[in-house]
Amino acid sequence: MNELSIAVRKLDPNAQLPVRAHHDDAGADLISNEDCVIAPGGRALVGTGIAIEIPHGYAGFVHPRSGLAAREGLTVLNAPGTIDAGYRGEVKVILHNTDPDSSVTINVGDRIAQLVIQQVSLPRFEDAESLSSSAREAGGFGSTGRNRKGEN
Ligand SMILES: O=c1ccn([C@H]2C[C@H](O)[C@@H](COP(=O)(O)OP(=O)(O)OP(=O)(O)O)O2)c(=O)[nH]1
Ligand SMILES: [Mg+2]
Repeated sequence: MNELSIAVRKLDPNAQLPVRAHHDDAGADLISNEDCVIAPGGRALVGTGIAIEIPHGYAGFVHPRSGLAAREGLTVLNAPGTIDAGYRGEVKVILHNTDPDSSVTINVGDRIAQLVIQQVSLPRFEDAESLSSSAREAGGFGSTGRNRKGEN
């Protein structure tokens, strides 16, 4: 089941390892190692107090938590934040308070975001004169319309 293990180094003795609420959850909650207040519309770079060693061929993605988003308008500004395999610095979360009226208070120990570890391809990028044809070709940005029939 959980063959993959990831070394986590506490940069602060009070820091906490990511917490998976259920054994089969994709996301492991990241715990704030800082107190802060995020003003309406504001953002904050919040430390987790941990550094991690993600294996080659994997990456970590910092996603928002839906409860905080629904209840408080709190999201991850750069969602999903990317944690590269070679990164050994502190994992930080860029929180964004989208609420126009209320501040959000973060306390040490709060679960502020969730970390998803995924396998990633590490392709080389090759200069090419042409690309193969496809059904979509260059259509994008709403080219298929707004309703299910592809009209409008
Ligand atoms: O939400 C995030 C996003 C990134 N990082 C760390 C890990 C990641 O490996 C590193 C660089 O992230 P990214 O490549 O997104 O930032 P950049 O602005 O391109 O910085 P760099 O020039 O260092 O790559 O910062 C975090 O701790 N949290
Ligand atoms: Mg980068």
